Parts: sequence; structure tokens; C-alpha cells
Amino acid sequence: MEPATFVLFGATGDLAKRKIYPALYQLYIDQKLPSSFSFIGLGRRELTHTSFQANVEKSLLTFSRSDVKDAVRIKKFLNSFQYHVLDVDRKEDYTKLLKLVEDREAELNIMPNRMFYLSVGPEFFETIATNIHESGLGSASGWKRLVIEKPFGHDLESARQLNHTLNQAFDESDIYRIDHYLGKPMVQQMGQLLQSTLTEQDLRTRTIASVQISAIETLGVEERAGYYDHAGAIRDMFQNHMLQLLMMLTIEFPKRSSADEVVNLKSKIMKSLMPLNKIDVTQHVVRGQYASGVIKEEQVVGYTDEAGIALGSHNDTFIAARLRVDDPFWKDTPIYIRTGKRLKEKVTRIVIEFTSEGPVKDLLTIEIGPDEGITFLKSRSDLAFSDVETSLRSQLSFTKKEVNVKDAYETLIHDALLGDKTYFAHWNEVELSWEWVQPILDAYQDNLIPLHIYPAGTYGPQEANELLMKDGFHWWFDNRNASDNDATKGEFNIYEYTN
Ligand SMILES: NC(=O)C1=CN([C@@H]2O[C@H](COP(=O)(O)OP(=O)(O)OC[C@H]3O[C@@H](n4cnc5c(N)ncnc54)[C@H](OP(=O)(O)O)[C@@H]3O)[C@@H](O)[C@H]2O)C=CC1
Ligand SMILES: O=C1O[C@H](COP(=O)(O)O)[C@@H](O)[C@H](O)[C@H]1O
Repeated sequence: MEPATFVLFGATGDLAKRKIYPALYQLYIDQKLPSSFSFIGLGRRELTHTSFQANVEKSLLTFSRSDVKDAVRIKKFLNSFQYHVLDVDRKEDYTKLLKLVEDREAELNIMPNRMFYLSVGPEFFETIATNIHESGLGSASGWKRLVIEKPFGHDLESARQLNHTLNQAFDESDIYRIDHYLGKPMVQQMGQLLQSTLTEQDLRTRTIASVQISAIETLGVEERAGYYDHAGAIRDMFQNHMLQLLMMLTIEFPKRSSADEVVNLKSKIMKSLMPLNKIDVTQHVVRGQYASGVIKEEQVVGYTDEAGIALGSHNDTFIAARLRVDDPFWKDTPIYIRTGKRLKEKVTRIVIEFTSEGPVKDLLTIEIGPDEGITFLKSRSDLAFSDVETSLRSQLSFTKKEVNVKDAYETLIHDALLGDKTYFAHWNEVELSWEWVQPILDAYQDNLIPLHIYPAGTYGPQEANELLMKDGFHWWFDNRNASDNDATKGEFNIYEYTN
């Protein structure tokens, strides 16, 4: 790997502490950092190099998954770390930064390869990119890369504006848009895993009755009210992570795609997504917000009672949607997506239901987190219908996620250092995602779609179940028990098929 300087804007922030430093440290332990590596952390806070290094050390001791955490190794790792004060709006700070970076490159005798990682609020993205350009920081003879966190825009127009500004300073080929779901091991290995679970013949000829993609969480809005109350589930999860999961899955059928094809195929899928218009959104989308309830035996408050949330906020904390991909392979298959906060369990899972005779179904389940696994469940015709789901559940063989599983940030930062953009979001697909989502945002804005209130600790509003029941499906594996507010008892919720 080529020598490089890693410049981190937002070095004193939460994401840096919880994700970026532990990832860099793990890469160091695994000998996956460049042999000559220089790190410059930036923030407004006045810190000496030593106190900054002590903060990073604290974050490693708290968040690193590595079992190598001895003071000597950490100290050696931190030797390449420096901290400098920079206010994003002060042009002179970039001039100073250029001098620092150049001095460090000269000291280490390394090529001016520079990675600029923006771990700051999105309101700063354009200012920083412009200042990197105008200060000359981005004009050296080595490579330059911009790693940018989400959210990438607030809607279609603002995303286009942001991209336009970034393109004045960086080519698309140099922009690495992080979507941490693309760094998850199960997402990256999806094609390979599908191939080892299904035969080529299965992939080509099996008919898929429906697909369900769920990313449900028990967490609420936490400390992020200021951001979340303006974003909602649709911008926080759906426009990016959920649509990326849909793209990553659908490009693997009917034939496996290679890394080179990924970017083109993803855009192709997004272009084939049947568009909604603001008026018919109600038929395809369910919007929800959590009320108070019980999660894991703990009483939690409703969304509008959370600290920092606007009084009477209409923000969405749940979305379920039915999508259709209008291409020859997918055109007859509804794809259901749901995501939300303060739900009954934490799980990210894809379920592919194959067309099969009788009530017993053939399912392929891909468990993405926190457990990981892929299982093809063969139908069993000797079972009574009510036993089916319980039986299927017992056939699942997911690997319990161990503490020491690779974090998405390790993979993504490593890829960015190598210049491999396969698992970063390309502008084409980001723009197409916003285009698809925009009518929903408009419908929300104009209140054309009801906001269904659901009790915390459930699987969201009943309307999200009805969305599937209308088509003769149900969400697989929702584990409803006596603590749910509905009357269903027993381990799993089995719905009657209506057709
Ligand atoms: N935290 C998370 O779990 C996730 C965060 N993200 C994204 O990552 C980015 C960073 O988030 P997070 O770390 O949580 O945010 P924090 O608020 O914790 O940190 C913000 C950072 O920006 C710096 N900063 C703020 N204002 C300025 C300024 N005027 N000039 C220079 N630096 C400034 C702060 O430094 P100082 O206070 O020293 O000035 C701090 O280091 C955001 O885009 C967020 O959306 C994405 C996914 C998850
Ligand atoms: O990006 C985000 O993702 C997390 C969920 O990520 P996961 O890896 O734990 O599934 C979500 O909680 C957060 O609101 C969102 O910003």
C-alpha cells in the first residue's frame, strides 16, 4: 500500500472515537496500514498532541475489538498521530494545515498522497471541500481522496447541489461516500454466499415470490435528536442503507455479478425501480412514529417525549414500503422494506420467499446483523400450516456474532486507502435513490400520508403488516409474544393467507 497522510476533520467527535480510531488501530495490528503513515486530527478544541493521543488511547481501550491493547503497541501506533486546531470557516487554518502536511511528508520522505476524511456535520462538507481545493491542499502530485460521511443531502435538490460543489474540488473517482452497510461482511459476501447456498440453476430458474428487507432496532433517538428530528427513518436509513441492501441483493440474481460490474448494475436496478408519485404513495408506503412502550422489560418514553424533539413532532421513526423492480427477472416480485426505531428486536435480515406449492414455503434468509448467516430452508410437506414457521425457525443456523467480528469501518477505510471504490456509494446511485424517495418526502411534507403511532416494543404499526397481507404475504420471523399489545400468543405470528 502506498504511503499516505490521513487528515481527519472532526477528530474530537463521536464517530472518530467510536469507529474511526478503533478501525485504524485494528488495521495497524493487522499490518494493513501503509508502512509510512501520518495522521493529522483536526477540531476546534485546543488540545496538545499528547492530550489528543491520550484521548485516542482512551477510545481504543473502550471501543477497540482488538485483544492486543498493551500500552507499548498503542503508543507505537499513536506515534504517527498529531492534532491541530482548525475552524472549518477560517481560510488561514487551511494554509497552516497545508504547511503541516507538507512538513510531515518531507520528514517521512513520503509521496503527497492525501486522504481527507470528513467526520463533521453535513453543513460543513461544501466549505471544507472548497477550502481544500483553494488552499492547494488538494493540488499535490500524489493522489487525493475525499471520504465523506452521511447524510449526503437532505433531499434530491440539496444532494445535487452538494455534489456539484464537491465536484469543483474532487473528481467523482476521488470521492468515497461511506455507507457503513456496504462494509458489513454479509453484504460484501452476499453474491458468494448465495452461490454456495443455491445452485446456478436455482439462481437462474427459481421463481421468487417476494423479498423482505428489514433493519429494525430497539434503540430510540438517543443523543441525536437535533439531527434525527429533521431526518426521520426515511433519510436516516431508507434512502441510503435500505436501498443499498436492495441494490446489493438484486444485482446478484439471476447471475452473480463481479466487483467491476457492481456500480453499473446498481444504477441499472435503481433506474428500473417503478417510480411512485406523491398521490399514490399511500398505497405503497406506511409511515410510523413510536409511542411509549416496553422494550426488554423496560418502560421507554414515546418519541415526542424524548429530549430535544420538537413538541408535537410529525417526524417518522418507522417506514415500510412495497417496491417493484421493472426488469425481466424481478418484475413480478414485490420487494418489501421496513426500518424503524424502538421496535421489538435488533435485527437486519433479508428473507427471500420462493414460489412453492402448498402452505409450506421455501425461504432463503440472509442474517446481516447482529447475528450473521445464510440459510436455505427447504419446505416440508408433512407439516401442518401452523407448525411451519416454528419449524423453519428451528432450522435456522445463524452464527452468533462474536465480539471480535470485523467492523464495517475497518473494511471501508482499508478500501479507501487502497483506492478500491467497490463498496462506496457512487453518485449515480445516490442521485437515483433521492429521485425515487423524493415523492415520498413530498407526500410526508404535505401530510398526504398518515402517521401511524405504534407502541415501542412492537414490530411497528399494524398497517405495515397489512401492506403485505393485501398481497398474500406476511413478515417472516416476527417474534410476537404475550408482551405484545396484540392478541397473538405463541412464539410466532402466523397470518392467514388471503389468496
Ligand atoms: N456518530 C455516529 O454514530 C454517526 C455519525 N455519522 C456522521 O458523521 C459525522 C460526524 O458525526 P459525529 O462524530 O457524531 O459528530 P460530533 O458532533 O460528535 O462531532 C463533530 C466534530 O466536528 C467538529 N466541528 C464542529 N464544528 C466545527 C467547526 N466549525 N470547525 C471545525 N471542526 C468542527 C467537532 O470538533 P470540536 O468540537 O473540537 O470543534 C467534532 O470533532 C456527521 O456527518 C454524522 O452525520 C454517520 C453515521 C453514524
Ligand atoms: O446509520 C445509521 O445506522 C444505525 C444502525 O446501524 P447498524 O449497523 O447498527 O444496523 C442507526 O441506528 C442510525 O440511526 C443510523 O444513522
